[in-house]
Amino acid sequence: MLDQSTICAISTSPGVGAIAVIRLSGSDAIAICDKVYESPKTGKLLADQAANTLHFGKIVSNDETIDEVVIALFRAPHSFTGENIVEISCHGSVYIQQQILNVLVENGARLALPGEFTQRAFLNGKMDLSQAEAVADVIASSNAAAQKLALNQMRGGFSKEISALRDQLLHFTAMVELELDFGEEDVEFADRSALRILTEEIEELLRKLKDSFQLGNAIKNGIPVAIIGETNVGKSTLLNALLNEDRAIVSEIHGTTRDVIEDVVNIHGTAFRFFDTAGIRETEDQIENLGIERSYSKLEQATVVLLVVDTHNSFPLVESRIQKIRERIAPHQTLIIVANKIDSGLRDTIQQIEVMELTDNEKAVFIAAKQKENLQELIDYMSHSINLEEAEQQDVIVTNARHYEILKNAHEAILRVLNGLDMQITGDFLAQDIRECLHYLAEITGEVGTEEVLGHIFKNFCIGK
Ligand SMILES: Nc1nc2c(c(=O)[nH]1)N(C=O)[C@@H](CNc1ccc(C(=O)N[C@@H](CCC(=O)O)C(=O)O)cc1)CN2
Ligand SMILES: Nc1nc2c(ncn2[C@@H]2O[C@H](COP(=O)(O)OP(=O)(O)OP(=O)(O)O)[C@@H](O)[C@H]2O)c(=O)[nH]1
Repeated sequence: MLDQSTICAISTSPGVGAIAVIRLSGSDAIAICDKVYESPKTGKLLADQAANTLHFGKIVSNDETIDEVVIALFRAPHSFTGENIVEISCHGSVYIQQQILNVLVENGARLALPGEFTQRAFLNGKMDLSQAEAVADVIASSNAAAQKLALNQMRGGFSKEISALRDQLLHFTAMVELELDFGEEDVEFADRSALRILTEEIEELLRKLKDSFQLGNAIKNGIPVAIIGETNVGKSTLLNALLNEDRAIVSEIHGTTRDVIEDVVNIHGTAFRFFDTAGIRETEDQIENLGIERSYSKLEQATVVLLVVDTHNSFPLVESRIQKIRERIAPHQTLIIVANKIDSGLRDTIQQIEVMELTDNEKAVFIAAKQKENLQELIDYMSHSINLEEAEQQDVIVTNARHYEILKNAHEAILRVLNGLDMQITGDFLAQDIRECLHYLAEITGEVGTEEVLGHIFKNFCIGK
């Protein structure tokens, strides 16, 4: 099943640079490179050189020198992919890079698919799947917190956690199976209270990992912020003010914003992912209704919900809207009531919002979006919605949506075990749910899985990685 071909790709970013690196990986990497490489000084083949050495020479095609290069040599299994690797550092002209790639292909290499080097590293056992996935996250990391998380995961932080979990689960099955051996004699070898303690530990670990995704996702992709509110209250104006550009359409016609607009901005080093959503109101317009549906679904995904209200409106109207949204806010979400248009709003409405009773996860701020007044206070509240210090303390934080989905399944399976213990079901049924849980964990590390999953993961990598 393992593809034996030798692959090549430009591994530095596309375009002109001072130097570019072309990478070759596969059993024939060294032999293929030798066909186009000449060392004027030593005359030696790369095949006769030691591993982990650098060589100056030139790449030649039809007696024409394409470029003077430096070559790095790695020998299987001691390389990134676990295969022979040759890295050619050439001058960074796009033409030269392309020419070198061409001669390599002419001499038996084939162009690598996106992520194929990393995929090979995985298939050759250099790293597990969660580590391979983290390689992409390291490359994409754009802030210190995201970089730290991704690097930790690439180094196997998450894999260690998963393997600890698996050890616990195996211990559990061993206990249950031992009991099954004694089944006839009706002994309860695996005493139920010990089993229960173990299951609860596993459940807690899984829950901890699963719950860390909200934080992990916020760090990796920005804190998700939904901007909601009736039409014409100033949502788009607020978004534009926060983004500092005219990203969303602002108009006086109600229902201008029909779709969800997404934008990531870095405000004082914290990334926020904004969804400006269609105004929520009863409407006959079908397209607008679709947008409103989507607003509600986005609300669930948000860590911070900005409910924009128009202080031109009477307080009872504003209050009833707040009430409706409150019902949809989960305990882990922060609801910020953004009282807008304070430049010309009703004094009575403003005062009544000021004295409203708020719960722990609610805040109220008073702004004029159009005049960009008091935005800082709003930004501060949004920043405080995630706890970066908590992230620093936690060993492992799940940042990958695929892992999160799997962990949810694994957690459900373990809850079934707990339930099974309550119902005093037999050991063989308990073992079945445990095995399911084990299976899920193996999906994270890639010990089980389909080609389809692999294909999906690596196709989102860049070429040359
Ligand atoms: N030039 C170059 N720079 C690079 C990479 C690369 O492939 N080439 N990397 C690619 O992502 C990253 C570094 N990652 C690497 C990971 C493992 C090995 C490697 O050769 N591993 C061997 C030997 C380990 C050792 O000597 O300790 C091994 O695992 O057996 C190389 C690079 C970033 N910088
Ligand atoms: N006086 C005043 N007017 C504002 C303020 N913020 C927004 N507006 C005005 O309110 C109107 C509606 O603003 P939008 O930002 O389009 O409102 P929206 O909530 O996105 O509206 P929909 O797209 O219909 O949902 C515009 O005419 C804005 O100029 C403010 O702080 N003060």
